[in-house]
Amino acid sequence: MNALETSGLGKRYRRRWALSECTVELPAGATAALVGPNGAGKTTLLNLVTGLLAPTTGHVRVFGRPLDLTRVAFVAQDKPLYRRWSVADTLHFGAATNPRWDRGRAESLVRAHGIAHDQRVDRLSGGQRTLVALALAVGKRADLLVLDEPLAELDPLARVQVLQALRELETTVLLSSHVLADLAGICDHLVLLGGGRVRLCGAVSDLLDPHPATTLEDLVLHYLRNPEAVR
Ligand SMILES: Nc1ncnc2c1ncn2[C@@H]1O[C@H](COP(=O)(O)OP(=O)(O)OP(=O)(O)O)[C@@H](O)[C@H]1O
Repeated sequence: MNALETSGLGKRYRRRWALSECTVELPAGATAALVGPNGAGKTTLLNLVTGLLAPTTGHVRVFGRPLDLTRVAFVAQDKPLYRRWSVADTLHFGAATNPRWDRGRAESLVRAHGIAHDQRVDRLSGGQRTLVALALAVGKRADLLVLDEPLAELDPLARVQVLQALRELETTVLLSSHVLADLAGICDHLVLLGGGRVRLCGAVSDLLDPHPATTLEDLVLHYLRNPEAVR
């Protein structure tokens, strides 16, 4: 069973395609890295698969059905949270709006990083806001977790801890990042975008098999240096 399938997915802004002919399959249980140069279409794809954007062409299916947001959790790049709420209010909101809420998991992520429950969201640092947004997402116990550059503002230890927490989730994860070293330790699938199109998609082991590169990092760097090489 595929957790996520897109077929012919595309988004056009005026006359310019941000993403086109995007066909991706992600098996249930996969942890997939979404990578590509700046402007490649990663955020556009994540916004399309989570329903934040309406596609110009194509379809999204989650676990074989049209998008059902109860099965998907999304941490968007700008980590939207109610800024005047406290951390406790935010977690309470998560509990009240998600029937499968995992309070222990959400609170332990916040606690592990020393974030006070009575702290207002607009007084948190960027990295702390990211951690609260991640706590909301993992607390939802969604079947598909979609994360847009979740590690960008985290300190080195927080990065390791968040990656470890993701590894323990046993859910399907699609995660965009520019930090290949972080992705290499956790991702078994790769979606590589370039110029608004899918350049590579599949299990890392299958993609590496016919390729001179031996690691996910090498494979991605090879593409970034030679974008014509993996059409
Ligand atoms: N609202 C918009 N209106 C017009 N063009 C847009 C809009 N949003 C994105 N684009 C364009 O779509 C393309 C893909 O953008 P997107 O944000 O998906 O890239 P990205 O791969 O996430 O980039 P980055 O790694 O820099 O975050 C870019 O050329 C961008 O300029």
